[in-house]
Amino acid sequence: MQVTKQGHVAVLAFPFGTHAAPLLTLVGRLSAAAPNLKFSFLNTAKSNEKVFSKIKIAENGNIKAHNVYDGVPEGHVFSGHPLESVELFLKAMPETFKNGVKEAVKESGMKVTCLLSDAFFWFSGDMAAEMGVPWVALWTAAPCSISVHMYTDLIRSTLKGNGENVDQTLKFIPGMSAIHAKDLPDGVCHGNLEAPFSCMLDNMGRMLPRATALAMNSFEEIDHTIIDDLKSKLKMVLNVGPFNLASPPQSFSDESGCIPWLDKHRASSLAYLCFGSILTPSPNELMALAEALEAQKVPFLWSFRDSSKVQLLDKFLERTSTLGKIVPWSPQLQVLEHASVGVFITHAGWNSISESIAGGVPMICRPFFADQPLNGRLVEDIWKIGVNVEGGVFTKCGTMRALDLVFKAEQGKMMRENIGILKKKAREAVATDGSSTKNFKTLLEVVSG
Ligand SMILES: COc1cc(-c2[o+]c3cc(O)cc([O-])c3cc2O[C@@H]2O[C@H](CO)[C@H](O)[C@H](O)[C@H]2O)ccc1O
Ligand SMILES: O=c1ccn([C@@H]2O[C@H](COP(=O)(O)OP(=O)(O)O)[C@@H](O)[C@H]2O)c(=O)[nH]1
Repeated sequence: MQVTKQGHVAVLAFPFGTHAAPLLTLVGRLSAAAPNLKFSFLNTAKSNEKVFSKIKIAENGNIKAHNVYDGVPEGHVFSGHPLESVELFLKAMPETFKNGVKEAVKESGMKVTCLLSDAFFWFSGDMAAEMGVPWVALWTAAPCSISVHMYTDLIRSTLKGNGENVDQTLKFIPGMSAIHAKDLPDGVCHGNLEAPFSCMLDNMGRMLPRATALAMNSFEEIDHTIIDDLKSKLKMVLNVGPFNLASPPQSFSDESGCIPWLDKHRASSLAYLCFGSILTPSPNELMALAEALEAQKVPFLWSFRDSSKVQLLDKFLERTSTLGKIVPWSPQLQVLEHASVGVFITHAGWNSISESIAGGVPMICRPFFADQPLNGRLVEDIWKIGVNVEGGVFTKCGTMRALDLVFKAEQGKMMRENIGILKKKAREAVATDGSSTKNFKTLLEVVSG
């Protein structure tokens, strides 16, 4: 599937967490299918350095990284607040990207013919209209979570005054009868509704109907009710994932020897642990998690990103040196496809859930914030492919019970069957005549004009 049209696509990336990586993966797919298109990938220098080093894209030279201002004033002293860099970046938009687009046009000598942005960037609708080009938005999370932001006004008016009645369910929204108000991200009906991130999400829900297309890292068959409802509210909804299945298998680095270590273990015998690119559980939770693994004698591969905290586990690691392995980074896609992995202990970030489904691995979820609680509810109550830790935090007993449930109980067997069905549907979606493949062809036509 190739198109020959020429054009210049300006790509606007959200530089925190795992947003820019899936966007670059999608750009790589589009570039391979439309080699005459030029892509200007606008992102902060720090995030560009990270994603372009990790994601191998076809060297056709048509994808160029452009660094935009990160919003941090010269000489700024950080307070240590975890959201500070995010909010500085949000405050500097959209000027950062408007300037970036001007520079990309000047450098390439080509007018922009399409704007492709992270769906967070609600102002892209105005930018695209001013340039007279299509706006394609990419939502990097679950269909359910974008639907929540499309229905924010209805949720707020229906739960008015009851936003703190967190057990209220969203039965008034198609496909959300099992979702509780407490599962929603801060800023929808609880938390600081005026916070910069909350305002951005609210604006996003209002502006998305102006997008020519909403692309998603998901597949139609995962939630027909919600996806059909989104299609009734938006011009075009194109599920073109799971990205890790839709893109050609990539070579990967395994500097810590994860795969050879997994090769020494029996099928479905061990736990893989990882909490994404932003989060590390508290010291108390880390100890509780470690004690549960040791008590249950469950072999484990643990991707532990925060080197400043890993020494908390020193004594545990000495005692369990033959049981488990801790690494600073793992080839997660390949780990989750390995037969030895019987459960994924995760924070329920969307990319991780999508990859666990693609690998057919049941989950034990410990959501922290943002869309993670909602994703955890989908895993436990909608798709029944995993459980959330009791009480929402890791305790030794609660984690032991969750491990028993997945590895030994009838419920664990059911989870494996259910995730096997979803895995099959995901693979069918990216097959030659699958729904995601068809949607990608439509996306290619929109992007290439
Ligand atoms: C993807 O669906 C989401 C995501 C979020 C969200 O995402 C997010 C991603 C990052 O890489 C860094 C973040 O800080 C971040 C934050 C975030 O939500 C906001 O989190 C704040 C605390 O960090 C605060 O709770 C704020 O009220 C949240 O909106 C949110 C909603 C989604 O559907
Ligand atoms: O050791 C690691 C840790 C994370 N990841 C990747 O980092 C992403 C994490 O994304 P997710 O949405 O789960 O969490 P976030 O980083 O947004 O919190 C996923 O694609 C993982 O495959 C990885 O490849 N190796």
